[in-house]
Amino acid sequence: MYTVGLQSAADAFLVSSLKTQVVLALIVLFILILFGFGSQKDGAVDSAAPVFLPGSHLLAIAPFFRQRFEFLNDGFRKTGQSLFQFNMLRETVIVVSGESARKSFFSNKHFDLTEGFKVLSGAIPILKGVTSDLQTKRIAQIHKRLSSVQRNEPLSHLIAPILGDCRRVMEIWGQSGTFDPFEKIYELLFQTTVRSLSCDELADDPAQVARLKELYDTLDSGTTPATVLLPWLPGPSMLKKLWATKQIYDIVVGAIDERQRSGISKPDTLQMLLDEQDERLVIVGFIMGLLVAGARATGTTASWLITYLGDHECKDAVIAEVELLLANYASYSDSCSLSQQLSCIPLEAWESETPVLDSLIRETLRIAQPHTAMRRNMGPDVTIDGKTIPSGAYVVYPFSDVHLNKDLYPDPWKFDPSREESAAPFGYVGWGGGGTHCLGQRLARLELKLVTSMMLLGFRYCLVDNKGEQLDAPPRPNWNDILLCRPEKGTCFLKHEKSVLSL
Ligand code: HEM
Repeated sequence: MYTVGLQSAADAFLVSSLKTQVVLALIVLFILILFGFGSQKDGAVDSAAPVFLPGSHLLAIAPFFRQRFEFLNDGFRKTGQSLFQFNMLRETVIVVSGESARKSFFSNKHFDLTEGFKVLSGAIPILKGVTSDLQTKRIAQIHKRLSSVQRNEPLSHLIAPILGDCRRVMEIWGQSGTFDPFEKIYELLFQTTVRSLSCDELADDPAQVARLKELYDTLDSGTTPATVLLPWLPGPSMLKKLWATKQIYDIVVGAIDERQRSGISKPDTLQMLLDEQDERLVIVGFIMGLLVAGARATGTTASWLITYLGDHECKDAVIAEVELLLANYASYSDSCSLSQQLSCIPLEAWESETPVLDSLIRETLRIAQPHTAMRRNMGPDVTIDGKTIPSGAYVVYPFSDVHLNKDLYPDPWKFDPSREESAAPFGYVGWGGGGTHCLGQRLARLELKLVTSMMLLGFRYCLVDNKGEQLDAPPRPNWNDILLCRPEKGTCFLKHEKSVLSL
């Protein structure tokens, strides 16, 4: 009821009073800027406090949401320090870098990921009774279920359906052609993530999957400085986000209701959640929340991994690795398609007999995962590099500090899968570090390996520009694009041709 009301309110608002609300939003924003809610607090300079970013008023920190990589690099440059702070309305945000900061950041058990992410990311609007309760009470339960989905048996059962999705989506690409990997590979990973984390009814319906993807894209594009800084202000972007969240909620709840009404049990993740008799909010939260976490990160990684392979000598080594698995595990027959043959390879072999794929994933995460880790200090004041991180402050650590650090990774923009992880403390954090590790890693790695194998054995491809001319080198990941790291649109395409194997 609440959410239906919300939609009517949002619709009515959009139609009738957009102008009024925009004017109101502008007035409030103006007052906030004028009275300096985002600026440095007055008073004596505290030498133990991290230096303030010069001019840190609301407008100056807007690039934190839009051009984050540049904003943070600029901050370090302007302050000349390894730690600096700025205010986000009344909150203190401290950006840290360097080895000792990294150690403290990842090992301090009072630095809370959920609290930090909730406020600073602005990814999902907090809907009372829908996402607000989820954020606090039920997250542990969702994480527990995520680990159940990744036990050997359920994960093994996902191999054939994921490969089936690859086949269906890749068949649409045709015998030959050109496509943007940052659209098409991302779409494919969205499909396999819906398959892995929700139910067959949704995953089997391409229109619903496309609709869900569109709605999640709306959530992303609707994240503006205003929606994060002034989440209570019903500006147009916030309404768009609320509306998209409500639509996603309806699709997910519709699928759950349908399954329960039908009384038919299916071997998928939704069924596992229902069989555990979890409360509905946990099931809804599992699907809604993890689809975002899962699809974006795996989609970004797969798009870049496949793009890099378009231009890399180790493509042959990957093909040889997968062919060896096929020779060892698949019952070879001409009538079997590639996806059927790959589905004969057991989970253990995908996990322990693919060193080349592992090195590719490792290097792709280093170079093209533009993550900024966010925490809130829920414990007492802490000192990092002689500077105080007060209790309650937000702390952010950009992964570029370690992964693009030329002392740890010489020539950091070069994609080189033969690199080892740096031996420095927390010298590689592609899947997290210290007390916080990716809880979907096992599933993500499996998806990446299956999709890459289908791509490399199912197609021959190279990188071309918008005129179809072969590119000399892959594009550089754009770390300012905080979710997908995409290069400038229209600069890189995959030109592909089907191999002789049927998909
Ligand atoms: C290539 C794909 C992925 C990458 C590179 C990745 C990376 C990461 C990283 C670096 C973190 C730690 C973040 C931090 O310290 O701030 C993290 C956390 C997390 N990831 Fe992933 N992830 C991926 C896929 C997934 C998938 C598919 C799921 C779910 C199905 C998932 C669920 C989570 C969750 C729930 C956390 C939070 C852990 C916590 O609260 O302690 N991830 N991931």
